[in-house]
Amino acid sequence: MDEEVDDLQERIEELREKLHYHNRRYHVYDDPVISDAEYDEMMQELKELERRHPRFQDPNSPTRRVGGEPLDEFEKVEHSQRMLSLDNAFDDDDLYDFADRIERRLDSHKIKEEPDYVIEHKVDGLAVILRYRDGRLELAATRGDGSVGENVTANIKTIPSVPLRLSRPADIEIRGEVFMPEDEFEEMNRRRLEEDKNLFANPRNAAAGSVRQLDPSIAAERPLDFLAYSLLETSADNFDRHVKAMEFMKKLGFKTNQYWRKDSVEKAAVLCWEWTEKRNQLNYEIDGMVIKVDQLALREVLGSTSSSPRWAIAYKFPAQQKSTRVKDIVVSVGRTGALTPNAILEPVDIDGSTVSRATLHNEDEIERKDVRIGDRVIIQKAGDIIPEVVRVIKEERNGGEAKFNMPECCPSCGSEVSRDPDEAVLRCSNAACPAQLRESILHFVSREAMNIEGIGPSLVDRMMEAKLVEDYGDLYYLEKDELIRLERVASKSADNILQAIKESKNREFDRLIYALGIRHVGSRTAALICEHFNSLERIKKAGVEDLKEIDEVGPVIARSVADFFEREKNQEILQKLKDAGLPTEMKEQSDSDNLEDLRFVLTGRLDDFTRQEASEAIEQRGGRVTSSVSGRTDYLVAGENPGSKLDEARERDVTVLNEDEFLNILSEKEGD
Ligand SMILES: NC(=O)c1ccc[n+]([C@@H]2O[C@H](COP(=O)([O-])OP(=O)(O)OC[C@H]3O[C@@H](n4cnc5c(N)ncnc54)[C@H](O)[C@@H]3O)[C@@H](O)[C@H]2O)c1
Ligand SMILES: [Zn+2]
Repeated sequence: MDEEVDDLQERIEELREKLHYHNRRYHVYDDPVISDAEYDEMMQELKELERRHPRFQDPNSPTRRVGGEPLDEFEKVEHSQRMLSLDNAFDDDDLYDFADRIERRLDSHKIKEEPDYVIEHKVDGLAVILRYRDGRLELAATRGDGSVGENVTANIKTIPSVPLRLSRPADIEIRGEVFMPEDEFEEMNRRRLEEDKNLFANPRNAAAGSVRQLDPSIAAERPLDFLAYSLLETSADNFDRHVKAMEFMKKLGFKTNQYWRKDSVEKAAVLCWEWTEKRNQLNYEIDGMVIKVDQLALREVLGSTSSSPRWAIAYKFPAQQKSTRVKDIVVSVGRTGALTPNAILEPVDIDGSTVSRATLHNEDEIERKDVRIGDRVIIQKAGDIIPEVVRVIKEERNGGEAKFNMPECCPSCGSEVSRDPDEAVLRCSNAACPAQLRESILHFVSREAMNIEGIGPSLVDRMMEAKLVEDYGDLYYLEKDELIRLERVASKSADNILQAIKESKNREFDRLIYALGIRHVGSRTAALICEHFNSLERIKKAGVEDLKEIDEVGPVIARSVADFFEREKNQEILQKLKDAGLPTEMKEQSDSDNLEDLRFVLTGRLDDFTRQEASEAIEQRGGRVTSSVSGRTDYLVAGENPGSKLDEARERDVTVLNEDEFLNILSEKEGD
């Protein structure tokens, strides 16, 4: 029995951790690594487990949260009303349940009026909020974690379909979706391929990545479009229905989606079916349909949960599947030496793009699904990340299919491969393996790491072939005349590449540690390690035991970090980086660091400070401001009209400070 409880808790924790990680990849870095369908499946499982076992509920569970934390690089914007996510439906029954819940709730409020439903396309892009004063665009922000978003005004202003001035001097806030039309997306990726820049996985990531750029000239170059989908109630307008508000927005000068229907929930289900088939005909990606109650008064009565309104739901389209034949199975070698088998497919068109390769993950997966060369298989591309083989159509086998065995040597360097007993993965053991070096360079220059634009897979291949670089440390010693000797590198692009490399020297220390590509060390772990040890010297000296002192660093990560720094080859590379002037320690903190290591969350309005000022005051004293309350929060500073964070803080026994107490703590601690 106890064992069962342990298993259950372990599964819940595992799901939370995974969802948390994928949320960050998706919402914070616009760089997801799994498909939306896989994400949604894990989320459904977690919801179901939490529903059945309420004792495991946790206000910080991904099931109760919205989006991801705003990036520090942007000015933070507090939303006037929380920007929520949408609950999901995956079939007709889910839609009927949704309508039933609404009717029961209205009944319990003794409301006789029947809800009308509006059915809209769920355009797959990035939600933004626009604020107008006197008819002029004053502010544009992303959703962030629902309470606090990022100020992206300069970028949004570059989008032609966002009106800078409205047809009348209104004070309003509207929400809508920034997206990239499909044809423009493909054209842009074609150009990027020629310029040897990283390709965007799909229009959604491209749109989100373009809006969340510090340099507005980049957003200006990207073919972005905007559709408004909701008008926040303001005192000035007296609309009683969503469809009227949509018409009004159109009159003000916004582009709204021309497709929408007002109908019953039964008809909504039919429309969801129809659009599942017809979605490919559109020039923008939709990942589902949104069904909303039309009457605003009813919405008011229905209210919302901590993460989504009760009056709307998103119907998610099923993952797109096709069948094709496996022509071959080839093995690629990753940054950490992992051997990944890939199916080479007879090309098929899925959702408008050609798929000719799908991942088979690892040896065990091939075994489990029993995939053989020559097999007819179902492949799936969902949310468009890496297509994968779902299953083999065994009925179509003719006996000519060939079993595949993983190689005994590395396909890149011929070294021996080994398999860790508790891992499904085979690895090449050679630290100088060219395939690994190539992948580690690509990781080093990637957006989340050192973000060096202009260095993509084909340039890395050419540089390695010409022996200009052997590892990422060599990037900082490239000369212009070497670069222009490479095929397809003109003088101008050589300048750009060198400039991008030079700029990367200013990245934060923890990004460098992440960029090193140490196995198991993601960006979060890298930040924790840097926070704990402060400098490269100290990290290098740290042993497994020292590393394990860090919260969240277990024996496996600790071992991996220690191993990395012990290796002589890595020490040479680190020396190159150091000599080139890359950061080797955390930035200096200010002298008065009396709030050192204390974590604060702010909520409500303060009299004497703006949000920004309060955050600065805390940070100047060495404290940290995070946007949501967690088990590690030390203080919640609550001003006037505090939000749900106050309840969360009380639930978690976090000390709550009012403004006076906050002022005290700032000055008191200064005196010590
Ligand atoms: N692949 C991954 O790793 C990964 C990770 C996290 C989230 N996700 C995806 O993101 C989803 C969660 O994201 P979310 O919180 O943005 O929820 P959501 O995508 O399910 O729905 C909310 C969003 O829909 C958009 N929208 C588009 N058209 C709309 C319309 N007509 N009316 C109202 N809203 C409209 C808005 O941007 C709104 O923010 C998941 O279900 C998953 O599909 C994927
Ligand atoms: Zn190798």
